[in-house]
Amino acid sequence: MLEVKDLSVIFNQGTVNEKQAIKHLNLTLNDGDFVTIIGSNGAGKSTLFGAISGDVPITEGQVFLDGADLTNQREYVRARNIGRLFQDPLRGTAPHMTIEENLALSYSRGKHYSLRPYSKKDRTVFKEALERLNLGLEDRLNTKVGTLSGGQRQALTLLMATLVTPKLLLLDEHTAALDPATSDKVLKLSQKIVEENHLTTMMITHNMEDALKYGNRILMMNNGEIIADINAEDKKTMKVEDLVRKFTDVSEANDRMLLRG
Ligand SMILES: Nc1ncnc2c1ncn2[C@@H]1O[C@H](COP(=O)(O)OP(=O)(O)OP(=O)(O)O)[C@@H](O)[C@H]1O
Repeated sequence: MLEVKDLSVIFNQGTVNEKQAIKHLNLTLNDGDFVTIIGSNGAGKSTLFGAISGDVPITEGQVFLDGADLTNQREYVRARNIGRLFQDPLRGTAPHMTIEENLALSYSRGKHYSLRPYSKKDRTVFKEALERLNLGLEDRLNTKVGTLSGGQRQALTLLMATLVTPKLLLLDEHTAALDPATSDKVLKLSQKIVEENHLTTMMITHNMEDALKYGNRILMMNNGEIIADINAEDKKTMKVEDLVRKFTDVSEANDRMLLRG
């Protein structure tokens, strides 16, 4: 279970560029929750992910994962339990290393600090995991990751983030840079992996249809705050228009702010 308590993030505090990106935010996620997060540009969505995963310093408040206080933990320590994907398929994999070497790196996460030699048994695990992606990558273990397409690479990054089951999976617009068909494929794959592993997941998206289609809960953010928390029941009957209307009702923003692609 993730608990965010009274979280504030202020960038450039005490300077003319001071910006409070997160304002006294409280959030509890139950185990297995798959939450989609929507909100206009600059609402604080990525900053929230940064504060949870440790690459953005927390100004005030606390973050707990399964009861453990992460607030002062370094990013690499939190990474043992938190998987994170970004919009840019180039992030999250080592392009000059092979598919197999990349998988071995993530497989050793939480077990050892350095790259350990991988065994025949490990290779079988990698192959089986790749087969489940259904992209034919299981026959390309020795291919350099840098030569893969954006979609193949995001699928591989997803696999790497979940090969050792994380306590929390953070997806930050992870399909926004892909063409619509590939995005759809990677999203469906994400859902499959989340469901099979019962992963607690947060997914930022600017696509309202995807926000409604995936997950069991929607968080709406604006100006550093959660302005709406929509449960599974209400979500079921909602359409894109309802979501946009709700956003304009509870924020001072207009619908165009929400719907940037
Ligand atoms: N490292 C930083 N230094 C200063 N200000 C920052 C930094 N990172 C983010 N901000 C500011 O904090 C606010 C929240 O940014 P954030 O990236 O979290 O928004 P977002 O909701 O993810 O937006 P988008 O949908 O555009 O990705 C913005 O005003 C942004 O300019």
